[in-house]
Amino acid sequence: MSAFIEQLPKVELHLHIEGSLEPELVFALARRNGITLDYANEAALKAAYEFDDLQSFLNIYYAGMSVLQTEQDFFDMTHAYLQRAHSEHVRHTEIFFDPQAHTGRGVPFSVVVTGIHRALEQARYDWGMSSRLIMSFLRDLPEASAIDTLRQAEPFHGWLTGVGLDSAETGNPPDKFRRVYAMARDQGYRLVAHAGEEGPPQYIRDALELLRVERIDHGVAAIKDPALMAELAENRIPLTVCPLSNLKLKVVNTMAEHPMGELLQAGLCVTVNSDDPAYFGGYMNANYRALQQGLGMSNSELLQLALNSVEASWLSPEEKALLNREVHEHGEKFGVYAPLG
Ligand code: HPA
Ligand SMILES: [Zn+2]
Repeated sequence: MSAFIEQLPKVELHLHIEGSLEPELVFALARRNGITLDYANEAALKAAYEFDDLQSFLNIYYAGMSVLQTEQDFFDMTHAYLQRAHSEHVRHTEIFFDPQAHTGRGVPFSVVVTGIHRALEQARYDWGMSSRLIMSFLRDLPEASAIDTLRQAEPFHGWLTGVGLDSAETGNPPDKFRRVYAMARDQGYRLVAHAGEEGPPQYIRDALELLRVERIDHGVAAIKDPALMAELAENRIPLTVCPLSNLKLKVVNTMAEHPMGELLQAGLCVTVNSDDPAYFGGYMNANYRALQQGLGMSNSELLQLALNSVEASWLSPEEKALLNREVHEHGEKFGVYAPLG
């Protein structure tokens, strides 16, 4: 166990709250809501967490979240994640939720967002943990559904900082969502999108140019395109990379082949995140540990990754300065200094 990693002050920027739903909570909520699952028990459900690719994960991910029915369910799920994150020294978190995965089952947008928001407020009050909420559109659904979702979000705009794009990437390019991103931008939302997870580097370019996003979720396909890498480095466009997710969904075959080290060396603003921790075998500490053990990253590099997350976050400049100092002080305590200073 690395005390350096455990105590490192962390920022998480790529976390699907529905992907934090642990099997135990899936079954507890199923019992509470009188829902019968296709799996006999927690162990049987967990045993199904063997994925070949993104789609094989998404099938189980959408099945798991079907137990979420009431505002209390969304509160309990979010609270459980925040408690875990807090225990791992996560100081700030920017959370995705998938409204269409719930409204499509007849759960109102207001129920979803109110439960999540209430848990975020409680974490701020109890632990001083800050957060932002990002509504993510499902890219395998038509753009019209995303536009309808943006409309449903209007009364809750004050609780929502940004919009994102997730679900099945291949065959659902950024171009499909040009109009809804332009509308969200006009309404004052900040913009991110998943790109270059399973999709090609061109999807990263398109997310930047056609959707005008400020951050790329995943983005590891950039490693295949040196010109794009240079552009991302030059402009310090953040990538919210998820090492254990990439391993579990076979984006990489082994952690030793993960491009995180090369991307960092090339000067990109890469960050560490857990994506769907209940499904991919670990929260933030486990992801940092995977980079240390599987890729041989040094504490100095891990410190730089933590500083990158502060830089890439949507905290105010004052909040960033405070958190930056905290990360640097943590490094000094261990005699560790960031390569970029
Ligand atoms: O990693 C992901 N990729 C795409 N869609 C998702 N929805 C939850 N997690 C993911
Ligand atoms: Zn994701």
